[in-house]
Amino acid sequence: MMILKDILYKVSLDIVIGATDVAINQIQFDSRAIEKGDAFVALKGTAVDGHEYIEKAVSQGATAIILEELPDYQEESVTYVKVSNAHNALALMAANFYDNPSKQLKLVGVTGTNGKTTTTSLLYQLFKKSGFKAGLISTVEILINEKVVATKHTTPDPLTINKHLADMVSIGVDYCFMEVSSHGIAQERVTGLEFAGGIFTNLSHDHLDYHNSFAEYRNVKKRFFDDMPKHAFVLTNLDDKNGAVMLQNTKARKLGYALKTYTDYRAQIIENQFGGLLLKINEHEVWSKMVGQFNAYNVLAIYACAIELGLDEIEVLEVISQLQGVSGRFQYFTTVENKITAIVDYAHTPDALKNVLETINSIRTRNEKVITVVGCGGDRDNTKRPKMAHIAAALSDQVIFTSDNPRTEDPQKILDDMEKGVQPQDFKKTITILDRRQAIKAAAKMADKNDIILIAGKGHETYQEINGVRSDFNDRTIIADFLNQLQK
Ligand SMILES: CC(=O)N[C@H]1[C@@H](OP(=O)(O)OP(=O)(O)OC[C@H]2O[C@@H](n3ccc(=O)[nH]c3=O)[C@H](O)[C@@H]2O)O[C@H](CO)[C@@H](O)[C@@H]1O[C@H](C)C(=O)N[C@@H](C)C(=O)N[C@H](CCC(=O)O)C(=O)O
Ligand SMILES: Nc1ncnc2c1ncn2[C@@H]1O[C@H](COP(=O)(O)OP(=O)(O)OP(=O)(O)O)[C@@H](O)[C@H]1O
Ligand SMILES: N[C@H](CCC[C@H](N)C(=O)O)C(=O)O
Ligand SMILES: [Mg+2]
Repeated sequence: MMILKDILYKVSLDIVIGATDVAINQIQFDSRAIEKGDAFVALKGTAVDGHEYIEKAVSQGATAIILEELPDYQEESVTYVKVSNAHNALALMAANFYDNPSKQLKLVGVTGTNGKTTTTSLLYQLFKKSGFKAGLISTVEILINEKVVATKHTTPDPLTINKHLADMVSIGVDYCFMEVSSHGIAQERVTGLEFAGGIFTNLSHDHLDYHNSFAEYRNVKKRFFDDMPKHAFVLTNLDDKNGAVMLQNTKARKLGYALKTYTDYRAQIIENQFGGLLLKINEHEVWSKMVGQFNAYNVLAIYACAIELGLDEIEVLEVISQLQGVSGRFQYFTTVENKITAIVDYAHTPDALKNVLETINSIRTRNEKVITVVGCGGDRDNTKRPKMAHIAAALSDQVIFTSDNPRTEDPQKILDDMEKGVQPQDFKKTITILDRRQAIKAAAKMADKNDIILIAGKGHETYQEINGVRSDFNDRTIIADFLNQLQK
């Protein structure tokens, strides 16, 4: 419980009607969750307008309503607070309500199109192995030191973020690493958080359904760095063509990392094989179990971040060599009998798919086939579909197009969009099997001795969403079972 006036600290208020010294039990942005004594924040969403539910919130016992437009009829016992941006207000209120937990630990945010989950998860592991209590807010899971909390979002809503940060503070967590998605920035889910540092991984095609244009998508990412405080550090990938732009207007300490550009933190790939990477980072050699050039960037970023947070160089390098891969990111096994390698990877953007296939092609040793199983999600940017299909077909020997999470879209329509991207010279390499399980089975059947199967797009996910219904589905166990059944 907290007094409304204190919850509203730092929120810019346009009009207040009613008392602000009232006690508030909880803050809610969904009228369906309102209980007596709660405050309801009416958000204009992408599907509906939360203002339509104000009456319902009041009838369920809301004591205060935070809104952008005042209703014609106002209940006398209720306080109405008009603000110009309710998403912004919600984020500031959430931080106040949970006593600004981000100020009580060191919070690092990672943004970019690809590599957020990998980088944050590696940072979490690195700090745990270095003897600290750590937290993680990621696409795969939220970790409150060792406690696992399930999550639906990459960057959750501000109430969820602050609640988990407060839980972390209460058990003495020193560092928290969180993914900052472009939706998270645009919807102000991270507003009001105090970051000790920010990392930019890269920028490529994704989410252009939501952000309208690539320039808008880039500017949203940049906003995260623009808002960083002076005492924070910003680490950017200077090999990415949008890396330098991220530093343009920030007050924070500006640092670069790169493989191809001379800057503060540099790495060179000495060896790149299925077993991992041998890197030279700022003149020190280090072995990592992570595979592929894109992971050299991730490893370099975590090294730089750890040094900026004050850890010892040599100790960090030693711990880096012990870090395990991340669930569903280049996760692979090789069969005993025929040495068929099956890789499950979360590549769900054109750039990620290209990186993973180029990595496979650069480290394959024999004259084996690369068989790719891939689909694209429904209710998401449909312009990435032909691009992903083109890349899969150009960089594999055989491709099976299939469903990812169709969500509410017609699965066949998604596949039709993908097929348009295949170039005539690649037609003979591709087939389409709508049912993902059958597609994986077909890949297992096709595979001969030493072949490599890549199953892309769903990574760690343990469900498939069709028609809005989620059923159990796990690429990793399905391919393992089929290869086993077929005695390969
Ligand atoms: C497009 C999008 O980002 N939507 C998010 C957004 O919902 P919305 O704005 O669409 O909400 P809405 O349905 O229009 O409703 C507006 C408001 O009315 C309220 N409402 C609605 C109905 C009702 O009866 N009563 C009521 O009060 C809602 O609670 C909401 O506050 O705000 C919600 C609360 O935070 C999110 O759960 C929801 O995520 C949806 C489920 C989603 O799929 N989001 C994805 C695209 C997403 O956020 N992904 C990113 C990036 C992933 C990546 O990096 O690749 C992520 O960070 O996860
Ligand atoms: N630094 C990187 N550069 C380019 N591609 C990468 C990089 N790191 C990982 N990838 C590829 O992108 C895929 C997704 O990686 P990861 O889950 O770490 O990204 P993410 O940014 O968290 O994605 P999401 O936006 O879905 O949360 C990986 O499976 C891999 O194929
Ligand atoms: N965070 C990404 C995940 C995509 C994963 C892919 N399997 C899909 O369902 O499209 C998104 O929400 O766009
Ligand atoms: Mg992620």
